[in-house]
Amino acid sequence: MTTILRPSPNQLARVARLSLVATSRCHRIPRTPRFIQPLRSFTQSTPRLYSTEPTRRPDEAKKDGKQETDAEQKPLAPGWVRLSEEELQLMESLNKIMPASQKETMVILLKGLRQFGAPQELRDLLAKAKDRGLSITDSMKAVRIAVKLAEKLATEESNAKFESRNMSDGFTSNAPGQQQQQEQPQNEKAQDSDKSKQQEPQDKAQEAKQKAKEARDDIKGQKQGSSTGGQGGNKGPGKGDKPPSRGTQLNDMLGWVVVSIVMYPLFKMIFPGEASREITWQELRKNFLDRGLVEKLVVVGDRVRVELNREATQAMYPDTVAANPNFYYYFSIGSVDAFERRLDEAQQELGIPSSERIPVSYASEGMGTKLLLSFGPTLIITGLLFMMLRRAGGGPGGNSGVFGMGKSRAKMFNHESAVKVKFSDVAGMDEAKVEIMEFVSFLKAPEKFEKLGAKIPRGAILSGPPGTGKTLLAKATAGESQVPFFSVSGSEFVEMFVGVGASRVRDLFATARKNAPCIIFIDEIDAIGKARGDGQRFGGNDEREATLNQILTEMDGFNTAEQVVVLAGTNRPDTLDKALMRPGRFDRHIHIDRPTMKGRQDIFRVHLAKIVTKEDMDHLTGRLAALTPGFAGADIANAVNEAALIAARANAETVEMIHFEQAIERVIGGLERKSLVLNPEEKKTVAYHEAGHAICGWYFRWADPLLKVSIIPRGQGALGYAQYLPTGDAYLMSTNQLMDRMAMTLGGRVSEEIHFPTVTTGASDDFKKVTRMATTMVTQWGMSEKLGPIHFNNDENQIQKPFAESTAQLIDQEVRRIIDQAYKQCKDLLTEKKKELGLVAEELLRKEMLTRDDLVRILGPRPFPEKEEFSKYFDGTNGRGTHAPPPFPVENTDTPDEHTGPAPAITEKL
Ligand SMILES: Nc1ncnc2c1ncn2[C@@H]1O[C@H](COP(=O)(O)OP(=O)(O)OP(=O)(O)O)[C@@H](O)[C@H]1O
Repeated sequence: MTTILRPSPNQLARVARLSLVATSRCHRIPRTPRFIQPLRSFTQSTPRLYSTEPTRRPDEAKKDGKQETDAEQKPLAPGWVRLSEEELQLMESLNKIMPASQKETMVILLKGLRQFGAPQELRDLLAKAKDRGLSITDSMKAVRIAVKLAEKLATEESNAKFESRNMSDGFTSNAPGQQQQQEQPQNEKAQDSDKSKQQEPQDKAQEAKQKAKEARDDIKGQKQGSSTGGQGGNKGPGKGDKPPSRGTQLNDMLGWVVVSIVMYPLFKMIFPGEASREITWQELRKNFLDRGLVEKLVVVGDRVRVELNREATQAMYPDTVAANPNFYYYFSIGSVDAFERRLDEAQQELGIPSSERIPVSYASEGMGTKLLLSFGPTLIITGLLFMMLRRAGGGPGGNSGVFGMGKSRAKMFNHESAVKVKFSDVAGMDEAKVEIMEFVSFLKAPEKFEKLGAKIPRGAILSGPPGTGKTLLAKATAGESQVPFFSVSGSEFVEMFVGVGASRVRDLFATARKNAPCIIFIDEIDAIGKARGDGQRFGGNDEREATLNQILTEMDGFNTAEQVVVLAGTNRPDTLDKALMRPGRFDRHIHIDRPTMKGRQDIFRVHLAKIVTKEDMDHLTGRLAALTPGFAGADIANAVNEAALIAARANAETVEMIHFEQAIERVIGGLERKSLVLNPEEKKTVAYHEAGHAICGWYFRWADPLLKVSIIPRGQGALGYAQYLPTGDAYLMSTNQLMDRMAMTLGGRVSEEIHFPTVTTGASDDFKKVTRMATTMVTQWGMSEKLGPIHFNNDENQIQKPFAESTAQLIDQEVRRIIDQAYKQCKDLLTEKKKELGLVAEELLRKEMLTRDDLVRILGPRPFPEKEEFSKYFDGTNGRGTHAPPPFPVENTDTPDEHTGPAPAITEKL
């Protein structure tokens, strides 16, 4: 390393130049010293706008330089010395090897040295450079000295300018913060000048000092200065330009300067660039050896470095880079013996006496290189890792840097800004609201509870299917109680690094305590709150458990006086660890189910309030709610928004019923697939299949009344479908209803059998539904006399069945018996109603879609009394039944959910 830095005076010049360049990148215009103006010629990225004066041509600068060289010597600053003539000449000799563009800089520097002297360190360095060359520490010292010099020159010039202006215009006010005055138009300057003339002399002196101090500060700032800021021309940054904070600039730039200084020599070692060039032995002989320019040869491994006599080389080859002290040639050798032999022969040929032979030394590869080669990969990997950690830690809350990893990513909503949700925005969950209202009263008036000795609940788990409004309810709680709200998702605690989750939990709770009273909402808490020990069979998740333990600990750590309420949302409360649910932690368990008919009506009302519609609100909400059984709040919000979009697409003035119906249809069934064209045979099969379902729905007493049947392909793979309106929100289903539903589901296949010589694959999905329904009837609902009232878990992945082989056979028999019974029921009906079925199918082929009114027209009124709700919204009078009502959620089409009871809506697809 030292060897590489050896060329001392030039090295000094180089580092000095670097420092001056850095100094010239001045953000604050007026302080840019005139001395360093010419540097801009080689600092491309420094725009002219930083200069206070027009850029000066080199000849002008030279002239000035000459004048200023002759200027008087200024008194020395403490710690500074006057350089001797010999030392100054040594510095001047640097100028010879400088590129032309930088010679001006040296002239300025030398002038400064003559005028103001130099720090003692420079003298020591020069002495060292003469004797031994410079080490890397010395090069850093040189940088420091150059910066000091530049600072001194700039300050002196600034003071000199300031004094000269005082002498010419009287004293000009130049208070801190008004530096841009120098760029202001002349008239503004004059005004300022007038104003300042009225000031007291002692103020002037004070300000002069201030000005000088500012100049110094600025120069210091320039050391780390950034070249950001202004745009074009010779003007400074605009008033609106807000320079980056000085502290940040300082830290960033200081870091970069240090890194650059340290890394530069290392970089040079690995990538020598133009610092060396390979030549052949012949070239060496012809150009250097024969001309007596070689001073020494250094064998390093299988290469030989040629050290030339610099002065002689420059004299002989004035334009060559070989004279550059950092530059050397090298050539490769096969073996050291062969090289020595060859050199010997060459010297003999040249007649060089043995006493004057070229010295050959042997050096091992530099320690630095070796170290770098061995540690290089590690350094690179560490660097990359560091960068990754920085990025990973950079959360929205500004938690950047490696230490930001453990910071919580919770988003904080302030009641004044973000949480505007109120309980009135949350509809259809009155019981849940009452439960959670207690937290609001606690946060608002804790003393009411405390004075009676009541312990305040720590938190509540809000569970329920997706989109039922758990987050909304938590937000509303925060909005009502007017406290800060921290929202975080359980998955945000999970990182690949061990301990990060727990640390984030700690941080979240610590922040919450600082902001108490407040609410923490952890969404999807099952991501971390799963029962411990689950999954241990296939390797547990210690990190998740550690995070959960930390949550438990934090919740225990609350004392009742700390008004921090923790709410958590989950879709899977059954998987949660029991410890989370025990009293003292999440004391309350609030289940939010999909809304009932009334609930949906209320939710529609909330969302329709934002929509422009002229429909009668009561009728609209009632009809839409009836059309959307099984919809969660989020589905309703989506359907309303979709309706508005459809209306806008149709350039409608207001959103009408048809738009809402189309929207609901689209939300459930997917897009119409107009591009899917069936051939006539296929179309006929689909029509008869769907007509089979429709006839069953019409004539089975316990089946759901049909709303619409269509053979327009829609969504994924459905070639046609029949829709039925459920008889309200049914939570119980009788055997009759189930049997009729199964028979109706089989209606498609039975119709195909009756009308065509062969059947198609289209009924596969129907069979799946029927089988599932029959199996559940037998194994879970106790609807088989032979098996009796028994419940078996219907887990298909279970390797070992929870019943004996003989029971399995019995189950099979019973399932088959039930399906056969449904099949017979269906076949009997369709054979009896073959004519009606044909009429409906042919009408369907013609119109592609039939509504309930069409069926009434073809078949006459349904022979069973309709439900009140149905006739209220869909009897064709008030309900404007000409529009086809939409299909219902597929997930509710067959087997009712085990927990919530049977779901009523049906969509049959071919
Ligand atoms: N009861 C409701 N009243 C009004 N709007 C609702 C209701 N429930 C849901 N929504 C609408 O649905 C959106 C999504 O609801 P939210 O995010 O609260 O559901 P969630 O239960 O937290 O869902 P997930 O379990 O998927 O996190 C809400 O922003 C709101 O527009």
